[in-house]
Amino acid sequence: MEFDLIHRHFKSPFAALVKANRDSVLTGIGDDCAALAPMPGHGLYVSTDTLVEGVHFFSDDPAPAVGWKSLACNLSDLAACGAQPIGFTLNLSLPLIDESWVAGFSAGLLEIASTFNCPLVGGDTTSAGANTAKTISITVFGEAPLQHHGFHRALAKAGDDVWVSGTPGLARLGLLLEYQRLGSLSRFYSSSEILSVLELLSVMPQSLKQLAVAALRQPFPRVNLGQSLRGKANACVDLSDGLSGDLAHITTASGLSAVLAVHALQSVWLKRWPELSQLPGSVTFLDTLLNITLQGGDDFELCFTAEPTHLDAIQSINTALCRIGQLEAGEGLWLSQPNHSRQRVLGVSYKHFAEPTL
Ligand SMILES: Nc1ncnc2c1ncn2[C@@H]1O[C@H](COP(=O)(O)OP(=O)(O)OP(=O)(O)O)[C@@H](O)[C@H]1O
Ligand SMILES: Cc1ncc(C[n+]2csc(CCOP(=O)(O)O)c2C)c(N)n1
Ligand SMILES: [Mg+2]
Repeated sequence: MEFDLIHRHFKSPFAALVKANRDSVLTGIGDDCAALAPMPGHGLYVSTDTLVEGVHFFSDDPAPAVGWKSLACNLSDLAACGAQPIGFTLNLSLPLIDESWVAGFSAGLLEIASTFNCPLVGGDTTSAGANTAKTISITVFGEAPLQHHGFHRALAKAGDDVWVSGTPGLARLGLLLEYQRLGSLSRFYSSSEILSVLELLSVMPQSLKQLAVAALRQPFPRVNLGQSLRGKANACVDLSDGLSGDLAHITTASGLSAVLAVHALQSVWLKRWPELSQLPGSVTFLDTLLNITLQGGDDFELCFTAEPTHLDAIQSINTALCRIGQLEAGEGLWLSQPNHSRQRVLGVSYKHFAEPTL
C-alpha cells in the first residue's frame, strides 16, 4: 500500500526535477540506495532535521506549509555552510494514511524543492504505530568547492562585525499569534510577561501579523546568500533556536564575546516597519520586541561574522542585511545601550526537553 502512496506523491511528482539534475543524481527513488555525484573538486555537505507534529508545527497547519517548512529548515543548514543543495531524502512516519494531507504535503515540498533545484532522491515511509503525531525527517545533501572553509562556528575573529539577514524574531511573533489563536499563550508565559506580549500583539499592524505567521509557517532559507558570503564571512549559523542562543554557538566555539547594539537590533524592525516607533507606548513595545528578537526561534535567517574590510562587499550583496554588533576578546553576549553601558544577555535557546518560555 505504501508503494502506491510513494509513487503517487513522491516518485512521480518529483520525476522531472530528478531528470533535470541527472548530472548529480545518478540513481533516484526506487532502488536500495540513491547515488549522488557532487561536482569534481567539491566537498559533500550533509545535514538532517526532524519535524514532529505538535512540537515543530501545529496539527492544523496547512499541509503544503508543513511540506515547505520541512525542507526549508534543512536547506537553511546548507545555507549556513555556504553549500549548494544537490538532493534530499525524506523519512515519513504517519499515524494513518490521510491521502489529502500527503498530497498537500507533497505539493508544498515540491514547490520549495523546485525553487532551490533540490531533487528528492529517496526516503522511507512507515506507520507511526501507536503514536498519534506525524514525524518528518529530512536529510539534505549539498556541495561546495574544497577550498571553501564552510563557515565553521570556531572561525570567527575578534573585531569581526556580526550580521543578520531578514528580521529575526518575526517568526517568534508568528508563534505567539498562533498560541494566542489557540488560547494557549498562558501555558508559556508568566502572568507578568503575558501582559506586555498581549499589548504588543494588540497594537501590531494587521499586515505585520500576517507576515509573522507566514515567516513561521514558510521560512525562506537563505541559500543564495550563504553562497554569496564565501570568501567574505568567517563564521555563520542559521537561526533555528533563536538569535542569542545560536550566536552563542559562534562565540563559545571561537572563544570570543559578542556585543550587540540595542539600536541596531531595533532598527532591524524599524527599517521595515517605521510605524512601530509611532505606536503609543512604543518604548515598552520595542523592549518586548528586543526580547522576542533575541530569544526567538524558527527564523531560518543567517547570522554571520565578517571582518570590517568586507563591509561594502557584504552590503552590496543584499540590502536586507543588518550589522548588529561586533566580536571582542572575552566571553558571553552583551547588549550595548546608546549611552555605551553594557548588560549581559543569556544565550537562550529553544530546549526540546523543557517548557518553552520567553
Ligand atoms: N543524535 C545525534 N547523533 C549525532 N549527532 C547529532 C545528533 N543530534 C545532533 N547532532 C549533531 O550536533 C550538532 C548540533 O545539532 P543541532 O541539531 O542543534 O544543529 P544546529 O544546526 O545547531 O540546529 P538546527 O538543526 O536546528 O539547525 C550538529 O552537528 C548535529 O549534527
Ligand atoms: C507547534 C510549535 N510549537 C513550538 C514551536 C517553536 N519551536 C519548536 S522547535 C524549535 C527550535 C528548532 O527546532 P530544532 O532544534 O529541532 O531544529 C522552535 C523554535 C513551533 N515551531 N511550533
Ligand atoms: Mg543549523
